[in-house]
Amino acid sequence: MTSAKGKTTSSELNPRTTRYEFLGPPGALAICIGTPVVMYAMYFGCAEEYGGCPPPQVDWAAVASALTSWSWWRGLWDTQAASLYLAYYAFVVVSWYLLPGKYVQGLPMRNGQVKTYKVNAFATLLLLFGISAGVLWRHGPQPFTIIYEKWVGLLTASTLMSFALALGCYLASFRDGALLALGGNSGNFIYDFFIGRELNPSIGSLDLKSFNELRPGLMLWALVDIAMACTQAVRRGGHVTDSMWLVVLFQCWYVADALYNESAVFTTMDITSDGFGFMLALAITIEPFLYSLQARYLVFNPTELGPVYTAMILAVNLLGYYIFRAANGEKNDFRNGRNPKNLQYITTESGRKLLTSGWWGRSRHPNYMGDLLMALAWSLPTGFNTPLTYFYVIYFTILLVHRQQRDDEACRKKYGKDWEKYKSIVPWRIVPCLY
Ligand SMILES: NC(=O)C1=CN([C@@H]2O[C@H](COP(=O)(O)OP(=O)(O)OC[C@H]3O[C@@H](n4cnc5c(N)ncnc54)[C@H](OP(=O)(O)O)[C@@H]3O)[C@@H](O)[C@H]2O)C=CC1
Ligand SMILES: CC(C)=CCC[C@@H](C)[C@H]1CC=C2C3=C(CC[C@@]21C)[C@@]1(C)CC[C@H](O)C(C)(C)[C@@H]1CC3
Repeated sequence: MTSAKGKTTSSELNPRTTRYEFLGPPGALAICIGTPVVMYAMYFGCAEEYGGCPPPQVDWAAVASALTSWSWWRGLWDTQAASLYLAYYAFVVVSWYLLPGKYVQGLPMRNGQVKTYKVNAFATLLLLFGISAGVLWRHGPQPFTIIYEKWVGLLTASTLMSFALALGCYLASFRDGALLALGGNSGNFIYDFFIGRELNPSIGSLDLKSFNELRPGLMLWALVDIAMACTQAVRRGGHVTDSMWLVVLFQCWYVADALYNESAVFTTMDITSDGFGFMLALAITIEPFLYSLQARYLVFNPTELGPVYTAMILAVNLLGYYIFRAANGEKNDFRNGRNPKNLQYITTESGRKLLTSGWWGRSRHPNYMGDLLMALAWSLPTGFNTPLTYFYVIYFTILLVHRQQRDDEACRKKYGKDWEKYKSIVPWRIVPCLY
């Protein structure tokens, strides 16, 4: 319940009424610790310096010895890598500030205010690509190999940045006037730190949540992919395998599409309802250092696919992208008052409409289906020598199924019995006839 002045009432933020997600504080703690552990494990368990992907045999005594020695933990830190990472992050912030861009408004918040966002992420990506092309033209692929060589140091720097962002925003959320996220102030530090206590933490006009969800992580993902291709080229006399070309082009395309459609993010649940906590702050680390696993694997496992397999994998990615873009575009158009295909819909008591034909008549998240097909297309070029390069597909399936369940609950609260009516018309959650 919100008072007439749009202020959040104490009953609305009553910690005792917070409905836990992610299994509450124990789940939040497990993810806070587990995600960085998985990120490092996906490196040490899939790296040529450590025996391959995965190593044919693991000396567990040596692993135990390393984990109990301070020098090993100290070795995760690399000052040069951290400096490189901070310089990159500063580039993304300065580009946001200096590059021109249009200003778009987000959805009204529960206090009645509307945030304005500067949209120039795609311009920043083009600048990054331009700088990379210039370096490649002048110095060749060699300079980019530092990202492959300094992987652990860069991962550590990014993980610490995620932690610093989340802790800084958590502490700042106790100031007067901070608009809190309804689900992120249970009173339990671990849970609120993970989920995010403040809805839209900002520094001046820089919205930290949308900035960090979209920019430093996705752009570094593209840069890491390019660096992996360059590292493979340096090792193979300038030749890049068709499998590497596929992975790098697919993923750079995905990043470019996301940043080109930056405005569409401002209506996602992350922006409209989730607080900015460690979960979303991890985006700046998960996107570049987990999503680029296939490209890193292909550096030391250069796989030649040949034209037939290349065409088949290309077809899978194109189909996935078509579904992803068509479904997201259909809903974004509809939410912006356009219905060029005269799609059918139901009008809910709240006045908002829900599509019941087209892609959103086939399932409740057809866009997820497209995204998952693309995730598969990114793994197929690595062949079938190891399940580790399919980790993203598995992780992403779990993430999207959980996200679908969270979104279903949010829509049930938003639309009540109209959502039940919609679910009777559209029974499939993601993949028609499957789930
Ligand atoms: N690569 C990655 O790591 C990730 C990628 N993604 C991708 O992000 C994209 C966005 O996903 P997500 O943010 O989960 O949200 P969705 O794009 O799935 O949209 C869900 C929202 O759309 C609205 N909606 C639901 N059904 C209908 C309907 N029938 N007609 C009109 N509006 C409807 C509801 O909001 P309302 O009614 O309030 O408008 C609902 O909350 C997806 O393509 C997903 O694949 C997401 C997470 C991670
Ligand atoms: C449990 C845990 C550690 C969760 C972290 C999840 C995040 C990595 C993702 C949550 C929602 C995301 C989105 C994208 C990337 C991953 C995260 C941050 C996204 C920016 C990818 C590109 C898409 O086109 C998108 C813009 C629609 C998408 C928005 C959601």
